[in-house]
Amino acid sequence: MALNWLTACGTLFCAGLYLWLGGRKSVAMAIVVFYGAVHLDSKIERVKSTADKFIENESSIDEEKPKKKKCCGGKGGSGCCSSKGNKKKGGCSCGHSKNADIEDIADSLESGLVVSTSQEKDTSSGEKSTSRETNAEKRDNIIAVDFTQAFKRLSKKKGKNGKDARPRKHITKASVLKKPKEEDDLVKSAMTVSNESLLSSQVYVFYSSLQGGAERSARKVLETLSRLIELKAPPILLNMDDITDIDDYFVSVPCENALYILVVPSYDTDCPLDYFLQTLEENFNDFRIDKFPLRKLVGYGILGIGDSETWPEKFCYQAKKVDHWIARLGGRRIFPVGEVCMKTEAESKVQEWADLLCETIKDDTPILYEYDEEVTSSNEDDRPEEDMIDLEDIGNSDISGNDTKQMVAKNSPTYKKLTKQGYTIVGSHSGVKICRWTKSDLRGTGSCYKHSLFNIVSSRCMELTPSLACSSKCVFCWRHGTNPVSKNWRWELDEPDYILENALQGHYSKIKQMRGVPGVVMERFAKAFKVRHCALSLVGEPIMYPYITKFIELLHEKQISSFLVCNAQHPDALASIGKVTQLYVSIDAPTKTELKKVDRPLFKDFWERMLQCLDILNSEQSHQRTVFRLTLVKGFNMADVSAYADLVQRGLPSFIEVKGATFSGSSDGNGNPLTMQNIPFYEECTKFVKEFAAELQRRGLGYGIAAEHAHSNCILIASTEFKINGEWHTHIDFDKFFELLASGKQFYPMDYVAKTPEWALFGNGGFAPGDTRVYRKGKKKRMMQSSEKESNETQA
Ligand SMILES: Cc1cc2nc3c(=O)[nH]c(=O)nc-3n(C[C@H](O)[C@H](O)[C@H](O)COP(=O)(O)O)c2cc1C
Ligand code: SF4
Repeated sequence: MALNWLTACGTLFCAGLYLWLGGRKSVAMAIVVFYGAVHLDSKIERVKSTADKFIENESSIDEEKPKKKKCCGGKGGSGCCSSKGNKKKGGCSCGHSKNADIEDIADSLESGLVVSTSQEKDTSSGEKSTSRETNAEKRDNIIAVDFTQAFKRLSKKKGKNGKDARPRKHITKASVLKKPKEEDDLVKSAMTVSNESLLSSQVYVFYSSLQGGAERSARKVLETLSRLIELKAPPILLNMDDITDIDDYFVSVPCENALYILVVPSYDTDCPLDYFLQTLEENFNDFRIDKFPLRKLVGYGILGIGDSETWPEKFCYQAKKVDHWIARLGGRRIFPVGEVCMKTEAESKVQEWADLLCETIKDDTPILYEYDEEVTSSNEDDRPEEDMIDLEDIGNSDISGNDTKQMVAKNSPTYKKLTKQGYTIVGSHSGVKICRWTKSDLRGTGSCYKHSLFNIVSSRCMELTPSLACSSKCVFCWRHGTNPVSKNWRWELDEPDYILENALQGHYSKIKQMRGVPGVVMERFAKAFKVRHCALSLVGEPIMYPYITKFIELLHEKQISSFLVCNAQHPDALASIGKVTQLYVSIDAPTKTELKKVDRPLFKDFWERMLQCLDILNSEQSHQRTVFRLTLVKGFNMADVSAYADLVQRGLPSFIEVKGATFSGSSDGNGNPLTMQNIPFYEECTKFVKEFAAELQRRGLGYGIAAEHAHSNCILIASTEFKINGEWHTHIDFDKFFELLASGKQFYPMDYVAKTPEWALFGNGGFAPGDTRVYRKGKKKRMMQSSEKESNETQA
């Protein structure tokens, strides 16, 4: 370029000199014109080629970057684009940032991502945004990339010519949000529908404990969580074994922000957790229940405690099972399952787990959830078979296996507790115990209420159950939460003859121990070694034992009468039961709400089951001598005689045995809510019975008050069928019963009745003559307030 100018100047200078020295004008002009023509031509060529190049650049902007304005190199200055006032910390507004790579950002812009300009940035700081700039301007003004803009729907704004103002490749919202399959599954499998953060959740710390280890650990977790001041609400401690209806927490959840922490021990023997696990599994397989009810939780965490030294193979296996089912029910695990060996490291490990749990709750970082495909599957048919084993559980088939346990194994805490309470455990699910009335009758100091009401001789009565497990958790039960609960039989089975032989042996060995007790009547002691009656009640639900009919037949073969008490929760078993000397159904409350409160039944359809049982008494089992047993609990079930009358009208039992509940000790730790205030006085019981009988008579139902055992707060209402020639016949002629049974013919309750003795009639107290009353010294005030009959308490 410089050479050209030099040549031009030189030529003009030569031409001028020639003219000045007198040369010819025409020659000088020709030289100048020739030079000009040649020089301009080459200039036009160059301009043309430059223009072509520029057009090429525009069409392939991805390959070659356009020229940028002169830049300050990030320092700013008058010659820089930053002089427009678009200054930014860390780099000039032309985009020459020390941190950002402008070339890459420009690429992003071209590929469709929206970038924020300094002016858009200003919007966020409160200034008004200017109208959209062209891409070229944007490129020049880029200061930072806001990738969140990439997920926004792009403007439909049109340019002046009606075309899109910014024709470019769009990343649409749909295509951005449609994640790859695996990612999508992760989101789905998180499942929870709760929007609450972990810190704003209501934490529930659940535990189940037989020996106190899990309870102590749960309290430690609770204390640690309570110290977490950021937690919105104080955590709540709940004993799972006390929860009346597990579904209240594991099908429904108590609030929208519930977070569950479960402290779970493991037992290779039967324990309350078995029922909990069974319920979770049943709920998962119950098509009537929401498939994933626990997705309503914010999340859950499980701390397993166990003993890795003694049970290395089964260490914390039940905690893992609980985790397995809660996850399957839609719960999301927010923290790994803890496994603590109580023998070696209990305190510190529990504390460590609790501390780490608190850290997790404090942390807002999203949690990655990984579950099995099965869990997220929305297809009903995809529910895993009950015996299917999780991939993660391979090598630990116990997790979802259907291992049959013993109901009360010899090494179980339940066994220890029951034997401490005086039970002889027979086999693995039956129990026998000498009741206090048997002992009392041996000493001639009084018999039980069944003596005055029905002629049972207490010293010849064996109290037995073939099932220590029950399907209810009645508030007045004296089991103190010791016994297993279940809706159906799920244990190893003992043969009926084995149970009977060993039960008799156990009973007799206890009787034998009485031989040195002062006051034992020799004659009664001798007879006691030939049991005549068997009360199939004690604790548990005898009708759950699958061979109950066979067992009763064996009793009868030995001339032992049978008194079977069932809880009105197993209609099928009740319908199929064979001949019984006397068949009881417990009616613990007259309405559905009260029954739930009193019996705390495991079955959801407990009320329908009870009604079905009443119908069975009035149909298939109407050939039996039937009894409704009412246990009165003040404040629970004494208010509505009319509702009781409805039930009597439905079942039409032979007798209604009304008994005030007895106080079965402290409610501490066993979920029994009864106090002495709930135990009715004798007067309260008689008042109730009189009103009840009046209501039945008002309805035209033939019932009257027949007998009593005042000491036990027990009064008998009988069908007037049993009032023969004006005299009550509530007692049983046992010899006649066995005679009829041996005949093989059908027979009915009226066929083996005996006259009720005078002393047993209502109003006469029911204390058998020949027995000696023993008065207890220092009776409690409330006892003294009761009737004179009540005060004649015998010493057991
Ligand atoms: C009869 C019995 C069986 C047990 N079985 C297991 C077991 O299978 N796996 C395990 O990890 N721990 C087992 N243990 C240990 C208990 O889980 C541990 O003692 C725990 O602290 C019990 O909790 P608790 O005290 O709250 O009842 C067993 C303990 C007993 C007494
Ligand atoms: S009926 Fe019950 S209370 Fe009466 S003696 Fe037999 S076991 Fe004891």
